Amino acid sequence: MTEFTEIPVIRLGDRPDSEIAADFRAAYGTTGFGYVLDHGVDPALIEAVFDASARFHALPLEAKMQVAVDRSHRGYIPINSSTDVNSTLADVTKPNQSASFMMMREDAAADPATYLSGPNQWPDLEGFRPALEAYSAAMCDLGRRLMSIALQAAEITDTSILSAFDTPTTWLRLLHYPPQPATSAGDLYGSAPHTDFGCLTLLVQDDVGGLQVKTPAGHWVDVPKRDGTFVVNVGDMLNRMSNGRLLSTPHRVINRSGRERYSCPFFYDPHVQTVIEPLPGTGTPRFEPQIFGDFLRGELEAAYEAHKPVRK
Ligand SMILES: O=C(O)CCC(=O)C(=O)O
Ligand SMILES: [Fe+2]
Repeated sequence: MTEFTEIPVIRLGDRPDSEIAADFRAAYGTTGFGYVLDHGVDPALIEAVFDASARFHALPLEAKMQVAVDRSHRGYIPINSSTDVNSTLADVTKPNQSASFMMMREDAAADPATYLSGPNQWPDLEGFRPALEAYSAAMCDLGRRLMSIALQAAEITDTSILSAFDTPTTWLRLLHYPPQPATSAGDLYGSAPHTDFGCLTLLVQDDVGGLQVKTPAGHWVDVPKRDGTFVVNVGDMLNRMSNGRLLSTPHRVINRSGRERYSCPFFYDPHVQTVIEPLPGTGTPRFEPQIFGDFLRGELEAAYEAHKPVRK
């Protein structure tokens, strides 16, 4: 694998997809991360989501606990309630030092046959729901465009997998990281080293910093805020679909800035019933087929208190 020292920039604008796909291949075949510029998303939508996040996290704990995360993974995830125990990247024993609000796809009702389906839980906060819904809709449009570019970048010839995103699995996570003491233990993380489990992550962050990406040689490269960009990275499912051509790179967050940090990742993934496997055009398959929902269940049950299997 090729060593890297910085995160590449990919400009969208109105360039032809074939040109963007070439840049995408160069970036995601080596770093797995990129700054996406000229993406066309209204900055007012991004500002509104940060404002909504700050107002939510400032609520009293009781108000946040009224929308505590449910079994369909929607709502408030308090600090010290998730641990990346499945991580093969670090010996993780301590829970992540962050709290978050999770919005997923809005379904009218939970369908017992569809893992993680259901309506969102909304706090009683003026303007919160419309801000998140407008942002999520814009991220779905951008996610779809980037998925199509990613398939081209991986030289996938049959693009019928895009229909798995007609009813996508989406996760908008409003994260709040309190400052960690400068002297905190080396294995205490805002977010422990991990790879993202889906297809594409589109992240906006404030200017506090703390996100780092691991290079093949084991160095950690800072990913600071760059105005007007999304940090976009490839997750495990797109890594498998591309038969390893696009990389799902380990990353972590340590907030030793002394300030509170806010970030808003949006995860753009296929429907849970999608079979994930190396797609035509990518050579001899290096991965076994797997149903996305089965994979997710394993990850969520291992990491989150709210998902531990109920004992009967
Ligand atoms: O907060 C960040 O900058 C990154 C968060 C992250 O990696 C995640 O939620 O998967
Ligand atoms: Fe991540």
